Amino acid sequence: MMSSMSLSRMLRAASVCRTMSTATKLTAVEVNDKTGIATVTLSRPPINALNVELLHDLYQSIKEIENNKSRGLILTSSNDKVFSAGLDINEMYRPDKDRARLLWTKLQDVWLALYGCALPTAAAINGHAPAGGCLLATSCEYRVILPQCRIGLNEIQLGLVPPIFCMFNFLNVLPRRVAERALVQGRIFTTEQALQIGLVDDVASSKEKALEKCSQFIATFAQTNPLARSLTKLKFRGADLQRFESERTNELESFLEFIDHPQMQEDLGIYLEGLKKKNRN
Ligand SMILES: CCCC/C=C\CC(=O)SCCNC(=O)CCNC(=O)[C@H](O)C(C)(C)COP(=O)(O)OP(=O)(O)OC[C@H]1O[C@@H](n2cnc3c(N)ncnc32)[C@H](O)[C@@H]1OP(=O)(O)O
Repeated sequence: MMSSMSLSRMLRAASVCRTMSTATKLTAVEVNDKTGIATVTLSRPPINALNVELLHDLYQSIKEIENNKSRGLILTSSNDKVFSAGLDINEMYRPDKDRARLLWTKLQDVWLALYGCALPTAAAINGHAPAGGCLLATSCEYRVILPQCRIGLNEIQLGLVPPIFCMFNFLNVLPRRVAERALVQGRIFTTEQALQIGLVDDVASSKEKALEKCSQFIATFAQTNPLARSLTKLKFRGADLQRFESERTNELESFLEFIDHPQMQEDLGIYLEGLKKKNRN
């Protein structure tokens, strides 16, 4: 039976949170009316693998929140073990070429929208965040992770060359030599290691506490002029955004060429089979 305590807590939550009108299917957007902070929850079971549709919905959600002048954006996951498993490897293995083009273009759009978002952004990393999962988290300004998680850009372990925006994200949060070594080794870090090198800002014992810490970070800007804040952020990130624009077409074509290569396809097939086999044994 529900206690009166939990019922009143639910009613209180219901009165301050609203779902955004155009909330999409694979991302849920909730705005806290008291704080003005919007939470985007990645919701593509089982592991939030980033396919065309999830990337599309995520892009729409970020833009909608930005246009609605929320006070900040928090990114999290509906899965309690995985924040995001990164790009859906099924979209790269024996791909439909038009869809692979769309996948990469949408990944670029999402990076641009999140890295260049005018609002304060934070990630409540409530599960593993390899590859594209880490990319999303490091596009934000602040990160809180849960214990016993793994996070990192392991693209190179799949034979993929990390795109330029992976470099920008790591250089934005890590010292240069740490960033370079992590990328060329395709390192995946534990929660403790991630905190120690500064890949994440804090550790929380639960998703709720991680969300709370993210809200507190966003609240630190309550007295700051929002336009001055966003222009300062864009001054820091502007050179990366410009370089990205000048290389985005080349990077798209390199990605398509890369995954078209027979050796690459063989490697991706072996990697995918390895992931599946783990569950059969
Ligand atoms: C050219 C440069 C590109 C740069 C940008 C991005 C690149 C990428 O993002 S590539 C994707 C790289 N991702 C990974 O290497 C992650 C691989 N997955 C894992 O490490 C684990 O699955 C994870 C820690 C995320 C979760 O572990 P578990 O909770 O134990 O789940 P399972 O491993 O059992 O996975 C469940 C189910 O999902 C399949 N799976 C896992 N990851 C992916 C993926 N990225 N794409 C597609 N499918 C994935 C896995 O095989 C299981 O399938 P079934 O066995 O059929 O249930």
